[in-house]
Amino acid sequence: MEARGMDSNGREFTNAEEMWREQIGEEDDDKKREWYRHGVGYWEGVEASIDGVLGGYGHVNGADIKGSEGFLKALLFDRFGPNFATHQRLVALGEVSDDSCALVLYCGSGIGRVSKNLLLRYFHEVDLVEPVSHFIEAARESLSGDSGSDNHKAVNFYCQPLQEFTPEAGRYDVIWIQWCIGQLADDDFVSFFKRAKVGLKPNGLFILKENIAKAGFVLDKEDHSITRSDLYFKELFNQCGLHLYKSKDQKGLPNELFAVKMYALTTNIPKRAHAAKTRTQTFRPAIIT
Ligand SMILES: C[S@@+](CC[C@H](N)C(=O)[O-])C[C@H]1O[C@@H](n2cnc3c(N)ncnc32)[C@H](O)[C@@H]1O
Repeated sequence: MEARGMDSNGREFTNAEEMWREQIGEEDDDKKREWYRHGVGYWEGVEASIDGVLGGYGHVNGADIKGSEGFLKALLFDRFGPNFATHQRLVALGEVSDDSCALVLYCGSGIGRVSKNLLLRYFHEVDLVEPVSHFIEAARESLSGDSGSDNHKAVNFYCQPLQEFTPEAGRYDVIWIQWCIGQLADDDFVSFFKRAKVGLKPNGLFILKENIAKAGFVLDKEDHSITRSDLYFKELFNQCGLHLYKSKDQKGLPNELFAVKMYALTTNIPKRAHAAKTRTQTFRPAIIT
């Protein structure tokens, strides 16, 4: 990635390669382990609450879920047809076979906020993957035995970081990744998506929802994460062999936060691609990381 970037102290980098060389070295496993140790270490010190996982901005939960629901509903309709919702309901009632039961994997799930408020209303089963044990335990406690609607349920709770996780082959309709991919270095970002592709069913897709830097990148020295620009993401999607099916800007977040974008990505060239809407965004330092 050629564009310049900066860190949260205002220090500038000529390009991402310079920043990554400093942060994780080159082929230096110890240095990379340190990067991830600091990242997970930061979240281990955070309270297992909505306010905690949203960096003190718990009040954006409603707007976030509303934005995600609009994006998800349109995608499910597009990808799985207009009868998707009815079919899911009939499966839940036991009126049709559940061999096409809808499954989602929620990555970097924290306390399971998005599963509880959104995913369990659209999918029969949700699996969660999250490296911080007190977050995944809080998710297990709040989701176990809790049916979002009908008999929808959270099934597997994996306590693992994404750079080490490989999903079960062909299991998921959707792999949802939100506000956590910035913890991964570029090479692990690419290898995670390449491995995770095998976890999707034939018509499945990734949904990625992340903070967006106005240009280049911003390195957060506190939680060891990086906020990438839209262009940076698109370069990485290309390296992953993923295709942009649709994207949308999140609306209704406070002005002092980074802009947030949702991307739907497919493993095959989409039949109907939607151009991403662009808008001018004012850069503000990270709050949600
Ligand atoms: C800003 S919180 C977002 C949590 C959740 N996605 C949400 O939106 O409520 C960032 C999450 O990323 C997780 N995380 C940190 N390092 C990670 C890694 N290497 N792989 C996966 N998740 C990671 C943190 O533990 C934390 O739960």
